[in-house]
Amino acid sequence: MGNDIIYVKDLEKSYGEKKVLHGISFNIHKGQIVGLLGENGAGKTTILKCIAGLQSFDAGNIYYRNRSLKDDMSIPRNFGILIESAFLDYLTANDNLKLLLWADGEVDSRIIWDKIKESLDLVKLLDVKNKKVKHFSYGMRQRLGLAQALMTAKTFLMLDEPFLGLDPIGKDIVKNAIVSKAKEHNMAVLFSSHDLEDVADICDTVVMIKQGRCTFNGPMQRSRLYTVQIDNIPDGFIGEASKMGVEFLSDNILKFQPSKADKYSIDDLLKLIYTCNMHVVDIWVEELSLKNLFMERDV
Ligand SMILES: Nc1ncnc2c1ncn2[C@@H]1O[C@H](COP(=O)(O)OP(=O)(O)OP(=O)(O)O)[C@@H](O)[C@H]1O
Repeated sequence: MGNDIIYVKDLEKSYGEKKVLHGISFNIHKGQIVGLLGENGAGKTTILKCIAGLQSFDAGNIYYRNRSLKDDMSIPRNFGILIESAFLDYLTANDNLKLLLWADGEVDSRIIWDKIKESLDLVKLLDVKNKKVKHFSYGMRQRLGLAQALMTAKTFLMLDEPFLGLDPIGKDIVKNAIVSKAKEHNMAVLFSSHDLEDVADICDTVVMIKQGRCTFNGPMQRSRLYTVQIDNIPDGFIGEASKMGVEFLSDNILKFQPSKADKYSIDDLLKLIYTCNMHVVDIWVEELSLKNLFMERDV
């Protein structure tokens, strides 16, 4: 808990009779980008709404810098939040953001302009700051929603499906803005998505949710699968190789996936093969897609 900005602990939530969160736990520290990944209906928005204080929860707790949200419901005012953003269509982008800062208690026009400029610049909307929002495209509205969240975020930024409906250029703009805020301003970031590749692109850690349960919580990494053909298998090899997580496909073909083998690498396996006086006849390397990696993890 020490460096955590957000710590979600054993969160449970039901809507009526229907339980949708079954003990969700994860944490986010300064400068870390966490991607909350899951299919439609997995429970992502519910988690974000609980953290934002927009939804009550039944059990567990949420801490912001070791302070319980239950003890101080004003805590989410420190967060930059993008969940179903709303704008006043007949006002310009600039005026919408200005209103938000006024509502937040900011009165210094210099500070107001600096904040608006910085966030509109990050989402590449500075040129259209004086355009009325009713003339914005869907993608521009999404980016304006992100600008709102960026502007009010003090230490924590939380975004629900920030890439939804964006074209590749729009996605890149949003991704760059998120990474810049996290890495240059040391901000903790949590965003939800059902798209693995979008999550993989920018996050340090993935929390995967399936039917309200966490099925994976760990660093974002890609993985390789090695298939090794050897000439013979002497006594003693099978036991040692099995300890390393090697699977035997036939008498002389082995399968090894380092990401599943905890502390062993392909070098360790090759060393074992050579110390047992065996020879590698052939070796095939397959880059596992992220989809393979996550879909094999089940509840
Ligand atoms: N206000 C509500 N009342 C009743 N059930 C709800 C409510 N909000 C969400 N649910 C249900 O809770 C479950 C989780 O929904 P949630 O919106 O959190 O999932 P999600 O992962 O964000 O999905 P999506 O990607 O479709 O937005 C779903 O079965 C949904 O139908």
